[in-house]
Amino acid sequence: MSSLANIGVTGLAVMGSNLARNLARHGHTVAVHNRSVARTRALVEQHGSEGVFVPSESTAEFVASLERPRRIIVMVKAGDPTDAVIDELVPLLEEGDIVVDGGNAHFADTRRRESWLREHGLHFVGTGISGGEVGALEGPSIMPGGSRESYAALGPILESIAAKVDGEACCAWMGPDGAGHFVKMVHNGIEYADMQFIAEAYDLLSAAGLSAAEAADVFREWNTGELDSFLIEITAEVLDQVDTATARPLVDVIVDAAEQKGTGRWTVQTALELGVPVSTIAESVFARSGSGDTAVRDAARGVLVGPNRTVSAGDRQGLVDDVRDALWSSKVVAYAQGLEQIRKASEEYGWDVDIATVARIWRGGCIIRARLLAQISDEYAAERLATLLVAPSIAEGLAGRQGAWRRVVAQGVTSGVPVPGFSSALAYYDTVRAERLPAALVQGLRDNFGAHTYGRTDRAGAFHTLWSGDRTEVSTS
Ligand SMILES: NC(=O)C1=CN([C@@H]2O[C@H](COP(=O)(O)OP(=O)(O)OC[C@H]3O[C@@H](n4cnc5c(N)ncnc54)[C@H](OP(=O)(O)O)[C@@H]3O)[C@@H](O)[C@H]2O)C=CC1
Ligand SMILES: O=C(CO)[C@H](O)[C@H](O)COP(=O)(O)O
Repeated sequence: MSSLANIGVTGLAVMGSNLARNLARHGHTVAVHNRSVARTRALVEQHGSEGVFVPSESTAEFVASLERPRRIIVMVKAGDPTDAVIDELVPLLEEGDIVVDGGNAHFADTRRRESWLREHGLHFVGTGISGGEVGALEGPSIMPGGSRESYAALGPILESIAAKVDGEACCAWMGPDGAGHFVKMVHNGIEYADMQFIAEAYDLLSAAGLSAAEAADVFREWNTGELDSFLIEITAEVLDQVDTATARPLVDVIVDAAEQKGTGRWTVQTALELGVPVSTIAESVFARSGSGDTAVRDAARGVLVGPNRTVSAGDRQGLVDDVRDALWSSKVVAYAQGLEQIRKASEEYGWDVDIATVARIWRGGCIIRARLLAQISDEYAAERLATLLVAPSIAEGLAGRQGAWRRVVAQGVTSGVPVPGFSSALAYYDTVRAERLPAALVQGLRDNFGAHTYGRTDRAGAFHTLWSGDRTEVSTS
């Protein structure tokens, strides 16, 4: 072997091979390996000229081709395949070596693996990588966790291949053990919410009579302003696409059942455990599940009556502007909820994740990259926010748009166009700004049927009313 590689990638499907090429294009000598050797050979045959690759056909050969401390990126299917690869690697590694899991792993698995590798004197770096196939090749957003020490050896390499915004790499150390994968999971949860809002916006425009091509023009226009983002950009692309077989817009031919691989569901499950209301993300996950529930949809279609989905387009530009404002406002709520979930998890697990940094590394490379993220990052950097919604520029933005937001939700309700994302975002906004919530009645009911006690507004302690007795109140604390 002529030279040792300074980094290795095992798992050369779409993400792994593109990451390996990105590394090679940035001057790194990249050891490459895949369970089935055909992928390794194909990578070197097709892209060997892009840099220096050191191919291996066995795991032992792959490990031996790396300089120490070894840095190995595992890019295989999440779950059991990741464990299988780690089990094979560990006996071949030496103290101080670094194993990076770049797949979409559950953060609890990452915590387990990190702890196990630490016992062997190895570093395990659970790393969120977002940007899909193109991002992996041209510059993804990278969210590594693991030990601070491992980041010193690995960070410069990852930063060299990450997306750059204003000269800054969209890669930063997120915190110990599972922090990186947690941040990536929530990134995906926000991705779900963002896509649900976009779908609702399109649905309303469509119900107002806009063709797919006209809606594409609207999204293209929105992408020149405050909604500027990757997902808005590709929405215009998808809406513009015409199906060659039928000459109809492709969007009208695609089956209306949204699938999911699980990271959105994990976000919601984890939020339930942490007690963080990520209602917009939950509605987005449920909207996907509901869209695929054909038994229920088939049974209800034509049986359940309601308005016929006609949105008045009398003032078409007014409607378009209102929907744009509802989209911006709802998007802000999804970010507020997701970032709050990261903050809570960071407290729970002692990660000390810096929220401004999270928003900063999401500005480029990842699926949710958006102009708004620079503003969010600046607001979190300026002060410790209880919620993004109270950041001065955000609160002002919401104040100016809430009239439009309410009109859009009302329009959806009265015309029978489902808007679970927009309406749950607005309900959250109204909940957090409320002077008083009907939660007081919930507490009264809980005390009535289960003696669960309640607090009082005028004095400290826990109290119970003797509902089955003389209805006097007793202090229970
Ligand atoms: N696709 C995307 O846009 C994104 C994917 N990710 C994550 O990145 C990771 C890789 O994704 P992707 O490139 O799409 O590939 P896949 O998730 O389709 O995984 C395929 C790769 O996993 C390997 N593999 C599967 N089972 C095993 C096993 N038991 N032992 C060893 N290797 C195994 C395959 O090897 P073989 O060729 O031998 O079958 C192949 O290299 C996943 O965790 C995914 O969640 C993250 C961000 C975006
Ligand atoms: O990780 C990603 C981007 O960052 C993937 O795009 C994401 O896994 C897609 O998820 P789903 O299939 O559930 O929509």
